[in-house]
Amino acid sequence: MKRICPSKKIMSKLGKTNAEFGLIEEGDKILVGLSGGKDSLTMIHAMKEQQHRAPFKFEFIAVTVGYGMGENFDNLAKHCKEYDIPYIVHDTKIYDLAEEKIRKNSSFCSFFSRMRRGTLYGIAEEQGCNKLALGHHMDDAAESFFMNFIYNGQMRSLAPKYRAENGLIIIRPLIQMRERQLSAFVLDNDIAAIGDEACPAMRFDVKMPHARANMKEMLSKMEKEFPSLFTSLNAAFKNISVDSFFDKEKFNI
Ligand SMILES: Nc1ncnc2c1ncn2[C@@H]1O[C@H](COP(=O)(O)OP(=O)(O)OP(=O)(O)O)[C@@H](O)[C@H]1O
Repeated sequence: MKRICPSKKIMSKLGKTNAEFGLIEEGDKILVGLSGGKDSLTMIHAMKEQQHRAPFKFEFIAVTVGYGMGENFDNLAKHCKEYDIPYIVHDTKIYDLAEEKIRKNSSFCSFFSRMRRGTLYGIAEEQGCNKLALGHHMDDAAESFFMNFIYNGQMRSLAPKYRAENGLIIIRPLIQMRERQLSAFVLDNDIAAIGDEACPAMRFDVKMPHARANMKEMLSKMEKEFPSLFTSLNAAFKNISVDSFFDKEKFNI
């Protein structure tokens, strides 16, 4: 059976994040969201390698949620077969539903993301999985943090692990990795990752959201000026002084 081992850096970040936040544990059955992009592709290979190395046993199944717009996931299925990774495709009618919703002027990306999330929760239950792994990384966490901060007046990011309302545990094994490490993995191993062309927004005449792109650009400028920006952000996300903010509740002392 073919096997690709991600870099030492990726495997060591995965192991550390796992130990720090208790992401993957003995006996887990994990549903892994595989969009076919570079992040989730790296995630399945890193998890496969971890399965070989870790002293604890766990299972995982990769799943791609189709939007019902005639996508073809044969290449992904072939890839998973080659590397002995259990894989399912779950098609939906999200695209048709979106056509109605978009006329009502709802936010395009958040609609797809919400529907996809609900679908993934359902599949996890169907497959008897206790966890769902998503391929978000440190750049996603930083962009989300600044997006919430600047556009929504909120201090929030992407947690490495949390329990959804239905009890399912969501984990983000790549959350402390940089996006460029994941891009390098697919490039170095000649893996054909799906890019933005898979984004359903491309099929609709909707303006692409600029908020995330703006944050990406801002962070890239900041990182040029402060090269340790992401290391500091990672540390800051673990070192929060809740008491130093303007929480009215705190004044009821
Ligand atoms: N169609 C899908 N089917 C299953 N899981 C998905 C799908 N789209 C996204 N996900 C999961 O949600 C995570 C975050 O999604 P997001 O859209 O931010 O990532 P992406 O840029 O599409 O792809 P990737 O993270 O694989 O590069 C993905 O890493 C993946 O784990």
